[in-house]
Amino acid sequence: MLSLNFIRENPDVVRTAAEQKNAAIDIERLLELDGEVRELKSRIDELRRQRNEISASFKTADPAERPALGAKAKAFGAEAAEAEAALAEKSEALNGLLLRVPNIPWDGAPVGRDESANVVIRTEGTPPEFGFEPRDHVALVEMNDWADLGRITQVAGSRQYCLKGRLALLEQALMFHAQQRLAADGFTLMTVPALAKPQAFVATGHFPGHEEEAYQIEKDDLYLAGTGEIALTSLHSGEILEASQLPILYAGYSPCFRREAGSAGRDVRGLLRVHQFYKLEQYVICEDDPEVSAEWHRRLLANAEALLKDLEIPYQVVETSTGDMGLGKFRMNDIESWVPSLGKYRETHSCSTLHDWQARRANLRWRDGERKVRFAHTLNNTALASPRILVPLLENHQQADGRVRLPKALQALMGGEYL
Ligand SMILES: Nc1ncnc2c1ncn2[C@@H]1O[C@H](COS(=O)(=O)NC(=O)[C@@H](N)CO)[C@@H](O)[C@H]1O
Repeated sequence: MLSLNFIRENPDVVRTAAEQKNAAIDIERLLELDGEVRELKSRIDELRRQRNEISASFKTADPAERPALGAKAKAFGAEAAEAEAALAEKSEALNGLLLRVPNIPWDGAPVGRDESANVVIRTEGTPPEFGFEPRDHVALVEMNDWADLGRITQVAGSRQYCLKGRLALLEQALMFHAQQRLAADGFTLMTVPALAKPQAFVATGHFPGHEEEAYQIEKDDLYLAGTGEIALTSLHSGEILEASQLPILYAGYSPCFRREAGSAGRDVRGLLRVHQFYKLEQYVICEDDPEVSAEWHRRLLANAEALLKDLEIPYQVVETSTGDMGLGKFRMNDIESWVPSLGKYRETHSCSTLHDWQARRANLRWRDGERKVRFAHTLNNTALASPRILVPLLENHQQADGRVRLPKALQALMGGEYL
């Protein structure tokens, strides 16, 4: 959400951002509602003032005039009540539009409709040259009995899986390794719930607009979150944080649930795109200084790249386009890991700077050195998301005989050189 002041003073900037983000938004209607709301508020104040003036004069008035004064006070009161009803309706309509106003993308973002406009800015590691016909991760998993990708679907439906044996252990080792690294970097480890109230999805920007992607628990007015970002964004909602508490650094571990409603037919084989997965989420709440946010963006990206280097997975960093980054982002960099069986890089991490766009929706504020209360900035990036990360991990490190060599960083934890 952007401030009304910013929208009033920069309607063309907002209009351009909306076009660049394929976000149809009627700025004229929004500004018209804004005007009507302000007018109604001043009318209500005036009516209240006049009614209070009459009530005040009542005690000293000539008894004969009291009935007329009483009638006038009543009339002002009735008009104020009518204006208040209109104000509630207009304010709700205005807020509905404000929630759909995109953040302004940074000027280095490639302008384009979707991911085809994304630009690779850095490539690390070299895709392996196998001296044999490499297998895809499904074949590797099946030949080593490292997962159940079939039987389980009769229990849980499509896009479900069970990890088994050493691969189940590897997922835990990966998450433990990543948590150790983030804890050492000053992040507070958190396990966070996937169950969340609708308001928490509004705070991050998932709602309105992406309701279809979330599983809904209607009986309890709850939804299942697709990312730990949802719990972490609203954890401090309504508080006024002290400068001494910032930056808040969370490494949130949670199950993530996604309906993948829009992905029919894509990645249906294996572990790339499933309904339930596990993610360690890097999350930052910092002061509302673009320079500070830029530094944390760099740090979050560096942490994810360091983990990929630990896993010895070749990857590339992508500058996402205005059309691909999503409504609330100022800047987003995806990291894509090399998947040999696909012969291409696939997204495994997504690093975002949102400035105060989420903080305004989440009512996330802090008190600066001059005691001024301001909205904070938020950022998030994937540290690791499993089982998707297992796909490049297994495929890049596979041997001719179907064994998988473990990255050095995991050999001690896993008790050996091979999975
Ligand atoms: N359906 C899915 N199945 C498996 N992994 C997924 C799925 N959806 C997303 N992921 C993983 O989760 C990562 C982060 O998802 S994201 O939507 O891109 N971004 C976020 O959720 C942010 N909060 C940063 O983590 C993706 O890069 C991918 O590695």
